[in-house]
Parts: sequence; C-alpha cells; structure tokens
Amino acid sequence: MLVASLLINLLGLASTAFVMLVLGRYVPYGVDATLVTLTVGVTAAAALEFGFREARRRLAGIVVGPEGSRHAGIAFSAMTGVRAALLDRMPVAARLEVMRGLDTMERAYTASNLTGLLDVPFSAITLLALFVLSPGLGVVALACAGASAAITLVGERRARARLAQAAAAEASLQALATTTATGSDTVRAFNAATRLRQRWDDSRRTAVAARDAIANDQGLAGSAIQLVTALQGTAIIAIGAILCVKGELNTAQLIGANILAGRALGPLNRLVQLIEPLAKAELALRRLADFTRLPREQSSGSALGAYDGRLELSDLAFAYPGAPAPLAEHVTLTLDSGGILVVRGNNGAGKTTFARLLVGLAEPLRGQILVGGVDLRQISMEWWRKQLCYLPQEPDFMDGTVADNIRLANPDLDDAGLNQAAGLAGLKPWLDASARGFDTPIGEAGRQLPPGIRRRLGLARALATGGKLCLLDEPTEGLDSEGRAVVYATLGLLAREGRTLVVCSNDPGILRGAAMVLDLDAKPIPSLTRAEDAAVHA
Ligand SMILES: Nc1ncnc2c1ncn2[C@@H]1O[C@H](COP(=O)(O)OP(=O)(O)OP(=O)(O)O)[C@@H](O)[C@H]1O
Repeated sequence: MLVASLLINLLGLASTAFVMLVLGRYVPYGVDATLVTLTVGVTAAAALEFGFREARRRLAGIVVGPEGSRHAGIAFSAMTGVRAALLDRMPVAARLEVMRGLDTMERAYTASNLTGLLDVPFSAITLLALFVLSPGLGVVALACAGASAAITLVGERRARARLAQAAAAEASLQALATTTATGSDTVRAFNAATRLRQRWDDSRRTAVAARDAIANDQGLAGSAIQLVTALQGTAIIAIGAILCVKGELNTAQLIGANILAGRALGPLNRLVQLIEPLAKAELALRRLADFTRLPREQSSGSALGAYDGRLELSDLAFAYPGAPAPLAEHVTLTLDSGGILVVRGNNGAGKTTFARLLVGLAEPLRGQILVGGVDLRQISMEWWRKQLCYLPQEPDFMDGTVADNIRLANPDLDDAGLNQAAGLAGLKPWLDASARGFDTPIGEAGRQLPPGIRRRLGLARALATGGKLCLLDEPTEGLDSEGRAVVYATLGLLAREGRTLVVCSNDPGILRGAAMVLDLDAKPIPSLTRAEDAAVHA
C-alpha cells in the first residue's frame, strides 16, 4: 500500500506537468505533435494512477476487513469470558457501549479512510515538486500545510475531550431508553411517564449539547481549513505574480505552482472530515482494550476426571463489593456425594449469592470452595459448569425455541431426554396446551412467559445437563400447588439417583427433606443443622 501510495502521488504530478507543458510548449509554438504526445502521456499516467488507486483500495480492504472481525471476536470472547464478579460491577449500559463500539470502529476504519490517511504523508512529494519549481512558493505552501495540520491536531484534541464528556451523557440516555422501552407497563401503571420524561429531556439535552459541540468543532475546523486554502491560493498567485514580473517564474509555472499547492492541501482537507469518526473509533478501541484487559474466568485449570458430587466449604466468607458487612462468614461444611443441603434465609440474606458462588459467578471474600479436594479457583469453569444442574432464581433465556433453550448446555440431548427433562420440570401441561410444543419460539428472551412457566423451563434446562451437583435457587417460587408437587417429586428422584442437592429455599416442603440446613439469617456465622433438627425447624 505504501508503494502504491508513492506511485499514485508521483503520477498525480503528471496532470500538473501536462498543464505547464501545454501552456509553455504547445501554446507558444502550436506544434500539434507536441500536444498529442503530451495528451497521450497524461492519459496513460491517469490510467496508471487509477490502477494503483484501485489496487491500494483492495489491499486496504484486505487489511481492514479481518481487523473488524478480529475486534468483534475479541469483544465477544471478553464479554463471555471476563470474571462474572467483575462484570457485576460494570453497569449494563457500559457493557453495551463496549459492544456498540464495534460498529463505531467499523464505520471509521474503512478502506477509503485508511487510504485517505496514507495520502497525508505522501503530500510531501507534491510539496517537494513545488519547492523545485519555486522555493519561495514552496515555503508559502509549507506554511499553509503546517497551519492545516495544526488545525486538524487541535480539532482532534478537542474532539477527544468532548467525546469523553459525551460518553457519560450517552450512557445515561441509553439506560433511560432501555427502561422506557422494556418497562412500558411500569411506566403506565405508576404514571411514571412525566417524571421519566423530565429525566429523558435532561439527559437528551446534555447528550445533544455534547454532540452539537463536537459537530461545531468539526465545522469550525473545516471552515478554518477552507480559509487556509483560500489564503494559500491568493498568496501563491500574488507572490507568483511578483516573481513573474521579476522574471523568476513564467505564467505556465505560476499556474502549475497553484495547482500543486492546492493538491498538497487536499489530503489534509480530507483528514479534517475524519476527525470525529476516528476520535470516536479510538475511544471505542480504548474502551474495548480496557475491557479485554479484565481478568478472565479460569479456563485452563484442572478438569477433574469423574466428579462424584462431593463439595466442601472451608471457612467461607462472602459479600458483594462495597457492602457494609459480609453476608456470611466462617461457613465450613462437607456435602458428601448424594447429600442434600437446603440454604434458607430471609429476603436479602444471601441465598442467591451463595448459589452464584458455587457456580463461580461470584467470588468468596475468604475461604475455599473445594471440589474433589481442589479449590474452585483452580478448576476450569467450563468443566465445572458441565457438572452442574443450575436453576438461577431469575432464569434468563436465549432467543430461540423451547427446545433450543432446554438444550442450551447440552445440544446433543435427544428427544427422549428433552421429554424427560420437560416432564421432570412439570412443563408438559403447558407444552401440550401450546400449538407448537417444543418448537414454540419463546420470543423476547422469554420475557412474556408467565413466571411459573419460566421457572419450569429453567428447571428443565438445568436437568438437561445431567450434572452431578444440582444447584437450585428457589425452585418452587411462583409455582402453583401442582407445580410444587412436581418439583418435590423431582427432588426426591434426583436424591434417589444419588445426585448431590443444594437448594436455596424457605419452602417448608423442601426444608422437610433436607439432610442439612444452612440458615443465613444467623449473622454473621450461619447456623448449620442436621436432619433431625431441620425437621423440628421446619
Ligand atoms: N449483583 C449484585 N451486586 C451488588 N449487590 C448485590 C448483587 N446481588 C445481590 N446483592 C446484594 O446482596 C445481598 C444478598 O442478596 P441475595 O439476592 O443473595 O439474597 P437472597 O437471600 O437470595 O434474597 P431473596 O430471598 O430476596 O432472593 C442483598 O443485600 C443484595 O442487595
């Protein structure tokens, strides 16, 4: 691309030379053969220049295309691989900003913008040709190019600073847009539109002001460069005329010098248009780079052979960052293969946090979670999650059908396994009543499914993995009596199959079957009761 840029800029001089030679050689003497030769020569040069431009554009496309896919791949693997505990601290709007930055980069890092950038240093060739023609006019053009470069640099600095300010306003606007679009029922039912509108207007005002300021800066830089171009034209003609009068330059050379000076400023004039997209792309790239530097989940750790479901907690303490006190401390227990632990506690006691710790989605403050005698921090998360049947308290779903979602962690599950998982989760009556059964699209990531059906679907997805450790967060929450009965029966079956059960729940029907109950209401050290005491407790 560098060689092509060099040749393009050299061949670009041909048209100026043509004008000068026609004026200097053909016009005074009128020899037609001279005009023909010059015309053929300049046409050949133009064709060659076109060829090199096309080759350079294609090469730039080859460079830029894979870069875009590389960034997209990096962003995706970071978003799915960064330690979940760190993602917890990052607002969703900021995460979306990282992903949206890919489009910003793709729009800025195009083949034509790359070739436009390459032309900037090569405009020195045009300046050099001008110096050869007339050192005095060369100095004028150099000064104007310096002024244009300074305007571009200042514009770029200002755009960077303003974009950083605008980012916060854009993030808050984005968060409000999401709330308004996804919480439409709440907005109406609680007459929140007026208050939301005020915040929306304030945020929009700030964001629009920031955008306007950037556009104004860009406009001002563009106008300033046009002014420099106009002043340059005037200075070249005025000084050139003096040189002509002194006999140091002829008219043909003066016209040629004017063309060369205009050409030298061309790439800088185009560069000023790229200030905003390039500054935005640079911000997006920096954001992506910062994000990709966040530590990743353990992926290369131990993958123990066969996992028997045994789990040990050793002096475990946990809390969310910034919380005034730990949710629990000094939790030490051993859950043998096939053991049943129920974790109870009031709202906010830390049951969900405990479940997330065991899945590796949150991290302990102190102590260890031991799997087969190995600290969970040393274990490959991919391997570990294959050992789990995990039902989160608020199951999220992917766009796709019911079957796609049940098979999420186990794509090879056959139809018999699919039916079995749905049956054990009590999903069958709903599936039988739906027109398309397992092929029902769940749309909007299942947001429109009734909570009880979401829970059943979440349970079916958990059971589809066949994991040895079943980790169920509030499996009966929101279920009718029939649904609860199915869950109790399924828990009994899993216990009889020898799976280890950890169930977060205050449901008396579940507490009754517990071999051990960890009560997170006892602060800061949860109480641990064994079977006979647990029955009394229930
Ligand atoms: N992602 C998070 N970031 C920071 N704090 C959190 C986060 N999730 C939960 N918390 C806080 O941690 C505490 C424990 O919450 P948790 O959801 O674990 O309780 P819980 O016992 O499951 O409650 P519930 O019975 O209502 O489901 C609460 O004070 C909660 O506000």
